[in-house]
Amino acid sequence: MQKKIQTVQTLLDSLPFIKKFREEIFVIKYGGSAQTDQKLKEKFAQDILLLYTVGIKPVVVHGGGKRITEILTRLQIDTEFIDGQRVTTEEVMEIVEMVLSGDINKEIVSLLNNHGAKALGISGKDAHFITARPKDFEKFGYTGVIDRIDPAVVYNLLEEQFIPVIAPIAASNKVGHPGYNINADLCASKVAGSLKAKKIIFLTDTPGVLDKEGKLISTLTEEKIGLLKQDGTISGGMIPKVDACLEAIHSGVEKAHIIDGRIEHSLLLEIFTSEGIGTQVLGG
Ligand SMILES: Nc1ncnc2c1ncn2[C@@H]1O[C@H](COP(=O)(O)OP(=O)(O)O)[C@@H](O)[C@H]1O
Ligand SMILES: CC(=O)N[C@@H](CCC(=O)OP(=O)(O)O)C(=O)O
Repeated sequence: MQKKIQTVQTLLDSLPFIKKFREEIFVIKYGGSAQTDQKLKEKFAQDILLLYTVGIKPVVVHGGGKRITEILTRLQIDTEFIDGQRVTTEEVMEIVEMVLSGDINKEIVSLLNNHGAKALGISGKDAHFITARPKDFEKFGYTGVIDRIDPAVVYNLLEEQFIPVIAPIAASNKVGHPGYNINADLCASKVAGSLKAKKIIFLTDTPGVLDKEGKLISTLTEEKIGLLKQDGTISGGMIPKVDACLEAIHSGVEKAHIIDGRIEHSLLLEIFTSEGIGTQVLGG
């Protein structure tokens, strides 16, 4: 009996959060670093399903940088990152699209659908809903900066009760162009901004943003982020992630969180507990 009462209590504890977040759009950035073992992937799918079932509208934007690098290494194609963003030659672009739009996107869609969702996978090339320009063609090749997102495509999917699963590839308006490789964090923040999402949550492979001693920083502001980037505490893949948090907040998203995707049910811990986990980035 005690156990049953506990279950009911847990449900009641989550009620204020369910009331607050019902009908709201949450963008979940599912980083390649968090897509590790099968058990964790299943937990991720359960969490997304739970959000969906209680009336939250999840939109998944996924990465896959680690798998792209693995395949490029296997093919003996050199790859390089500058400030956390990949240099994308035409040859690399071909693999990036195969891995992101082909392999990983479909894997996540199948996973969610096997758990009873109606997930639908798209990239920015579908209906040209994300278009981009080169970041700096001389330096980065086909790595892009998003110019425009047409939110109607995603709104329509949400309206039809789909869970959109977005691969971070953008279209170009030129015929025969291979398109652009977009850093998944920056793609997620643009998507969140264009949808006026309530929250954006980045699932990655660290407890959040760590300080010089390796301790978790639970709250960050723009000013503090600037200082931590300057002194090198924030480096590599964390640079686009904090930039993406700021971009999302500037475009009207209420809160951005960077959380540990290696912890089972980390999404639910963040959303349905008042303490939350990881690092939250605040505006102002
Ligand atoms: N201050 C920091 N705190 C936490 N992680 C950091 C920090 N600076 C750099 N990093 C690196 O950023 C990585 C996360 O970025 P990335 O590997 O691109 O993940 P994802 O695939 O989830 O986008 C961490 O694994 C860590 O190596
Ligand atoms: C331009 C750029 O860096 N694109 C990324 C796209 C994938 C990604 O961002 O994956 P994660 O979220 O797992 O890091 C790349 O080629 O790795």
